[in-house]
Amino acid sequence: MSTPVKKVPIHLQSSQNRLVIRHGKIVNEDGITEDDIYIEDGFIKQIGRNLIIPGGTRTIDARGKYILPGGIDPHTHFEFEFMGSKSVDDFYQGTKAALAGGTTMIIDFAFPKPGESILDCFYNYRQTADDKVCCDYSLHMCLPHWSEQVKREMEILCKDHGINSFKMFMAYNFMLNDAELYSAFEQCQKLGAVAQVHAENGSIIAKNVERLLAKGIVGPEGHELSRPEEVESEAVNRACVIAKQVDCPLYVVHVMSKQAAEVISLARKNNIQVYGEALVAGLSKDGSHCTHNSFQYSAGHILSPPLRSDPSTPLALLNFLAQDVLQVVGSDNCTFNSKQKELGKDNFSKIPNGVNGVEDRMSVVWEKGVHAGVIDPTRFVAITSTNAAKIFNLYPRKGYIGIGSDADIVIWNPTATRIISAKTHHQAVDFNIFEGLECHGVPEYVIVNGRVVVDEGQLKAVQGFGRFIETAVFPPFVYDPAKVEDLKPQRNGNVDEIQDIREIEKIISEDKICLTPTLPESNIGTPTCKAPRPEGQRNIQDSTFSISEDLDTEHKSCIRVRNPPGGKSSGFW
Ligand SMILES: NC(=O)NCCC(=O)O
Ligand SMILES: [Zn+2]
Repeated sequence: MSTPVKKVPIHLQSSQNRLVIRHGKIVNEDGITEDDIYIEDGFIKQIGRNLIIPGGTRTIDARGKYILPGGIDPHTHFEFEFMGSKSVDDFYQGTKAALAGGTTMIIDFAFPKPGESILDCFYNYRQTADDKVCCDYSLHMCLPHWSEQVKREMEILCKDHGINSFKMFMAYNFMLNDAELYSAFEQCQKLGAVAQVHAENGSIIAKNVERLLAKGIVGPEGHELSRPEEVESEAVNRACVIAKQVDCPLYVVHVMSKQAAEVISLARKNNIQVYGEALVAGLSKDGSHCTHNSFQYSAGHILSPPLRSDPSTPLALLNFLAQDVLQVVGSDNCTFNSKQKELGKDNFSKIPNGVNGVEDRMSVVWEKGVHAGVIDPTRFVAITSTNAAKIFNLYPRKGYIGIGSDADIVIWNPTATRIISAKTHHQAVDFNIFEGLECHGVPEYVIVNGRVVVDEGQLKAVQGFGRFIETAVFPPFVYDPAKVEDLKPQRNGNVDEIQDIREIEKIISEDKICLTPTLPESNIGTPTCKAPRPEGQRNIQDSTFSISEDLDTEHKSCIRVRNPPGGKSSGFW
């Protein structure tokens, strides 16, 4: 049952939501500046030197540290029912772990259960996730089959529910054939959505599995043997060819091999609009786990496409990221405990596919990329945050430190170190593929929507504090790249009118949400119609504050106000 929000005395109402970060180096994808940042009520209100700061504001001294846009992980599978198991990191524990590592937003994949419509799947994911998430989140919708109903409901999801990306599979027993992919891409293009593919040739994999098992190869080493590089690169090429026919922007999830990245490189040179996502696992690990004599260890590393046995792959993928052949690093966090992995003890094809990464993505990319000298901090920001924000139309609200952006910020200490271990991580899973890796670079403070949730290294995440963020169709970065420069917020100055704009946003979003009929309790729920916001303010810096015990009025969808008052500096609201 919900309890009323405590009223906060008037003299405390604003200072508790104020924060100033001084003396740090602000890193954006387009450069590094030395300025102070003033945050109020969840967003960045001033950037510059000699700012006028109200009394009672908390100060964080970031001398010697980098100030980064919070990480955006565009690829997670929390509490995902897959291959006879359910991934153990749920939306609470998964997003809490994300924050611990400096990721302040995730995009999960809504995956319909057998017989479930994609619309019901969306409602069910919202109902599951909304009260659990500690950070903001959005959803991609998976299309495990194709039909006229799917096509119709894609439109509803885009128009009414803030979905702008759809994932199709070219492998697994729910893969689409080429004609279905063609139709799905065509519909994405018409709606202004981004088509995503899991690119592996599922028919070849099925035949290879049969052949290997018949030869008595049943252990985890059979996994990569059944899915060699060419099986991945062939599918990437086919997806690019299909996307080109209907002029649909394509995002290839988890590019795991040099061959696949080379196909993307060539396609981009030929003006095919394709974006590539690497995984943190693929940047750090090769396939040498396959020869390990412990089943638990080998199976713990199984994901698809597989980690490659070619030991030069991780560095090659990093170089592809440095050269903008690949644009994004995700985690594909899909965690199964050792006991669950045992489902495939006698048959590698039954080992639930998936590894961890949501917590360690930022540290591992920093270690392998920046600390190793392959990329600089600005490219780090681009591939861990900004590019995902641009592709999925969250920029510049997310992925940038500018006036008016959400105060999702990481204060990164590049000289501190930590050693990754399953014993100390915040995830539910009992295994960590990066076990023992020493990382230079630690998130000392993590700020999400203006609230300090990692405070001098101490995690104070709050269940339910995150919001579902609607993603609008036709992301300019993808559909109209020339416009992206116009979206860039000011990096310096002060915006007062944003407060008013937030009020407008709030009113519109409450109106809109309440237009959604609430079904009787016995029905599968729509996202709950929210009651009006009560008076009084939350103390968002108070670690005992918990929205899950609160009125559920704090969730609101983001509605973009296309032409708000206040001029260009706040033009993205
Ligand atoms: N990648 C993986 O092995 N597991 C998660 C599901 C998927 O993305 O294919
Ligand atoms: Zn995945």
